[in-house]
Amino acid sequence: MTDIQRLSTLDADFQPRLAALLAWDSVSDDLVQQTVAEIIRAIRARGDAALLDYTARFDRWTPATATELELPRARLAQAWQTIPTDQREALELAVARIRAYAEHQKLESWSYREPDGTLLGQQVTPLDRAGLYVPGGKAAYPSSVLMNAIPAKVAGVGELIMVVPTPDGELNELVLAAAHIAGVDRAFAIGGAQAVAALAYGTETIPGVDKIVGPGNIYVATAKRAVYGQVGIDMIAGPSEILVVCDGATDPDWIAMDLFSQAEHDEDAQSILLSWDGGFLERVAASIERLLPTMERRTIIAAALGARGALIQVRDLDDAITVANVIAPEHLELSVADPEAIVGRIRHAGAIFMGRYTAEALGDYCAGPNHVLPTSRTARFSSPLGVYDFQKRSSLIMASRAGAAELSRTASVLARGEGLTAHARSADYRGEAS
Ligand SMILES: NC(=O)c1ccc[n+]([C@@H]2O[C@H](COP(=O)([O-])OP(=O)(O)OC[C@H]3O[C@@H](n4cnc5c(N)ncnc54)[C@H](O)[C@@H]3O)[C@@H](O)[C@H]2O)c1
Ligand SMILES: N[C@H](CO)Cc1c[nH]c[nH+]1
Ligand SMILES: [Zn+2]
Repeated sequence: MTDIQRLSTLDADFQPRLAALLAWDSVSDDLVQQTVAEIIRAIRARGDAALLDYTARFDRWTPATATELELPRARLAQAWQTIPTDQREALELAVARIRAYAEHQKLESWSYREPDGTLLGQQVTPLDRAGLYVPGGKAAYPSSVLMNAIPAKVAGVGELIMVVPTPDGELNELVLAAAHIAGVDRAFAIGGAQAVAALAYGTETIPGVDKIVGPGNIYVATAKRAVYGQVGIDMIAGPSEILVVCDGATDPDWIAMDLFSQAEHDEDAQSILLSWDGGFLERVAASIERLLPTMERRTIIAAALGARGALIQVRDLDDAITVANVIAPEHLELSVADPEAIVGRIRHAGAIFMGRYTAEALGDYCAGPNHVLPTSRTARFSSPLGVYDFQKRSSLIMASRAGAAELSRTASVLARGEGLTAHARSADYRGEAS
């Protein structure tokens, strides 16, 4: 019997129960924060030595020296040559689709001239060096290699540094092959908070980067939050989430499997179903009971559904949309007859999967849009990983002589209003000269 919570928006205690279900604190407790803070301190203080210690402790792998943490490019190329043909072709197809989508996201520089000749604009430049976190504790994620690296390549990032944990020292060939095809420059077999700290502060072996992107478990997500400021980060892309809104007419087995698909990532993952059809919720519950024992990762799925999963009865479609916007999920499946009629009312979701045939899993691998997405309700203010995350913008201002005369008058008045006379006089000099 799966222990999945049942909620109803008609219940008096619905709001506090929903809030408890969604709380970030329920997964990132004080102990996680303390552990991560300690790891970051140790990496800053002891560099490679601490990195080797944590790799031994958390990944059960003890390389003799830190140099062995690097996966040489020749090793990545060798993996590409040796993986089975169907895997190579699948990677190639996924790369092509992810790249085609990413090309649409590229920000271009722009400028315009005012009538007096003053030029204003915005210059777009790629990052010098990006750190790509590829998860690898409970599953291997070649798809995350592509999702991290391809937009960075499209943006023109100078150097791509990938990290990926290697539990028990066992390399995953598909991950290495994906790194090769995606054009990763340097790869290191490290993971967790220690890899994030190493990328943020640099060690004797790991180069410090300008920004760290990519998904990971709660230790990785908490570490990224902690190093923000020293480096940029893309977003909080923590344990996976799926919210399905269903009108009751999709095969309940399909919906149960969609809920499993994210629950199987991690015990901390979150799978929630909303429907106004109470009978359908029961049919999905029955599908869960019947299908769960057939799943290879049933222990993880059961733990995730028990701790953070829910079947929620709502009044109607409007109620479902209201609740979905509160949940602000990483993935939202609209498994309804006419998703296009309602998608415009969805205000917060990392990615929206529309219609009964659009399994969220298609987006995880090869539809084209990025699968690195904001979790823990951060879709209220964050967006999917994209080319724009690897680009910066600098403003351009070039005053003509006539333009300087005009602007300096305004600047001088405002500067004196602020009591900043050096500003005012600096502007005045230009105004007087023109
Ligand atoms: N939001 C997204 O876009 C997205 C995309 C893909 C995957 N994910 C999520 O990424 C996560 C991948 O997790 P994973 O665990 O498989 O790999 P991971 O690489 O994120 O984490 C593994 C590392 O966690 C650290 N760790 C594990 N237990 C620890 C402990 N007790 N103390 C300190 N550190 C510890 C270890 O260093 C280990 O190397 C899942 O939660 C999955 O749902 C999210
Ligand atoms: N669902 C994950 C994002 O939350 C991405 C992924 C990779 N592989 C399978 N799934
Ligand atoms: Zn997934």
